[in-house]
Amino acid sequence: MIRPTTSQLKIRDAAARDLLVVAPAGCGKTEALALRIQGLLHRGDVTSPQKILITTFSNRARDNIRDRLNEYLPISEMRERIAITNFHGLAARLFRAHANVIGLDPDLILPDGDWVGAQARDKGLDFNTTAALQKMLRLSKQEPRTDAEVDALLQKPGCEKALAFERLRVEQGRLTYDDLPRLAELILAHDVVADLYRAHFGAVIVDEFQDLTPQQLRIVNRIGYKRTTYAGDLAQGIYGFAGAKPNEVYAAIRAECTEVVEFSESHRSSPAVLAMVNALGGLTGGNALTSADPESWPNGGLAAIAHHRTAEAEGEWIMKVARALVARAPGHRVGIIARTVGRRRFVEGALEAEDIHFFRWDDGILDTDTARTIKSMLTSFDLKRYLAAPDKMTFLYDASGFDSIIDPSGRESLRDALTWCYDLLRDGVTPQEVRGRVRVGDATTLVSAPGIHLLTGHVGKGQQFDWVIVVGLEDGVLPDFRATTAEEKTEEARVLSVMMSRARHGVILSRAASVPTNAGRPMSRTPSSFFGQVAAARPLDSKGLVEWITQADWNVIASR
Ligand SMILES: Nc1ncnc2c1ncn2[C@@H]1O[C@H](COP(=O)(O)OP(=O)(O)OP(=O)(O)O)[C@@H](O)[C@H]1O
Repeated sequence: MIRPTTSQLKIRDAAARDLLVVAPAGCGKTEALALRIQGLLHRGDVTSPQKILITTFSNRARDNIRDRLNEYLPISEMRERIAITNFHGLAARLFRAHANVIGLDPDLILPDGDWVGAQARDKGLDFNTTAALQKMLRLSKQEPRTDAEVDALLQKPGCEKALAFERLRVEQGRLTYDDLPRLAELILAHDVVADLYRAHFGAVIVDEFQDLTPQQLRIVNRIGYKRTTYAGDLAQGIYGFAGAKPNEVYAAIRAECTEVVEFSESHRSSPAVLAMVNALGGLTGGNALTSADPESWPNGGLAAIAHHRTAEAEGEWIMKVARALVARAPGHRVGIIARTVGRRRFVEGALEAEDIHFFRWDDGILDTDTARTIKSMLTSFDLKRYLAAPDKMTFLYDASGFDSIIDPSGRESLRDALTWCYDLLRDGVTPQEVRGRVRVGDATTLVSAPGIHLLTGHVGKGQQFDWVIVVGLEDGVLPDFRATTAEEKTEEARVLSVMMSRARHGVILSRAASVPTNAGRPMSRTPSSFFGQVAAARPLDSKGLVEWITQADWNVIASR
C-alpha cells in the first residue's frame, strides 16, 4: 500500500462534507478519493445504513476506483456502504422506481443503443443530416423539460425531422440516452423523491468533475448539494462533444464547496514527461506539474519527437521502438496512442507483419457474463439470415437474448458488445473471427498486463503506461480537422495532454509527412500546431532517442 501524502491525508480528514480536489494528471486523485471515502465512513460522517454514492463516467473508471477502495475497506463495507454508478445507471434506476411521479409509465423501454441513429439509417438520411438531428434532439433535452415541452420546443421551422423522430419515440414508448437524465431531473424535482435519495446517500463522490454536463451537475446537486466531494483536472476535459462544460461546471462547484485542496506533485511521471505536459499548459489551462521524486527517475526520463516521410515508415519505426522497449524491460507497458483507430493502422500492420503480440483496447474485452452471451450467440450464428435482415442491430439483440437481461449495467455491457460485433461484421469479419477476438474478463488485465497496447486518447483516460508513443501528430488529426472554435481547439490540446500524461518513464511523439487516405491515395500532412508548444520542453530527436535507449541502464529502469 502507498504512503499517503500530506494533501491526500488532508483530503481524507477534511471535516467539511463538501470538498473540491483539483490536481493535474498522475497526482493521486483516485487514491485520494479512496482515502476520502474511508475517512467519511470511519469518522461516522456517513452512518449506517446510509451509503456513499460514487459517480463515474466509464466502466474502467468504475473498476479503477473499486480496486483502490478494496485496499482501504473490508468487502462487507464495500458491499453495504458503497454504490458506484454512472449517470445513465443512476437515471435509469430513478426512472424505474419513480416514473409515476411525473406521470410516465416506469416500464417504458430503456435505451439500449443509438435509436435515433438506427432510425436515420433506416430512413436513408446522410451523415450530416443525422448528426444535425441528433444534436437538435440532444439540445432540446438538456433542460428538465416534459415530453410535451420538448414537443412544443421542436414545433418550429427547421425542426420538422427532429419533431417526427421525437413523436415516434413517444409513440413507441421508448427512451433514448438523452431522455434519461432529463427525466431523472424532473423526477428529482419532486421533494419526496429527492428526500429519499438524500436520506439514502449520506455523501456523493464525483470523480473527473471536468466531464460533468451542467445537467449531470444539477442531478448531483439535488442529491448531494454541500455533501459532495469533487475531484478532477480542467486540463483533462475532453468530453465537450458529449455536452461537458468544464469551465462552467468548475465555476459552479468552486462556489458550492467550502474547502478546496489543490496539489500538483506527480507520482506517475518522470521530469522529462512532465516537462512535455507542462509545455502544453498554456493551451490546456492545467496547473504546472512537478515530480514528487525527481531523482528517482533514471536519466530523468525520456521525451522525444520523431518525423517520418510516410505513415508506413512511421509504422515500421514505432514497431521497432516498441519492440526495443519491451525487450529491455519485459515487465513494462508500452501504450501506442492515436487520436483515431484508423490513424493507428500502419503501426498495427507493422506489428502483425513481425508477429509481435499486442493488446488492442478496442477488442471485445468483455466481462464474464457478456463474453459468455456473445460467444454463445456467435457459435450458432446464422450469417445468411443476418445478412438478409433489414435491421441488423435488432437481429443481434434478438440473437443474444438481450430482453432477458434486467440489470441495467448488464444491458449496457451487452449493448456495447453488440455494437462492437455489428461494426466488425459490417467490415466483413466472419462470426468465427469475431468470436476469436472476444477476450473474457480481460478488461482489468489490460490495465495491468505488460507488453504493447494500442488505444485511442479517450479510451486511455485514467490509465498509465511506462512508455507512451503518440502516433500521427499532424494538423487535421491532432488537432482534429473538425475542431474549429477556440473551445474545440483547447479540447484537442487537452486530448494530447491526456495522452502524454499517461506515461511514467517516457513519451515519444511521432508524425508522418504523407498519410494515405482510406482509399489509399497519398496525402501530404503538415505537422500539428502543438509541436511548437512541446518543443519548449526540448525533446530529443529520433537519433537522440536511439542513443538514449542504447546507453540507458535498463536494470535500473526496469526496476523503477
Ligand atoms: N502517495 C503516493 N505515493 C506514491 N505513489 C502514489 C501516491 N498516490 C498515488 N500514487 C501513484 O501515482 C499514480 C497516479 O495516481 P492516480 O491514478 O490516483 O492519479 P490521478 O490523479 O487520479 O491521475 P489521472 O488524473 O491521470 O487519472 C498511481 O500509480 C498511484 O498508485
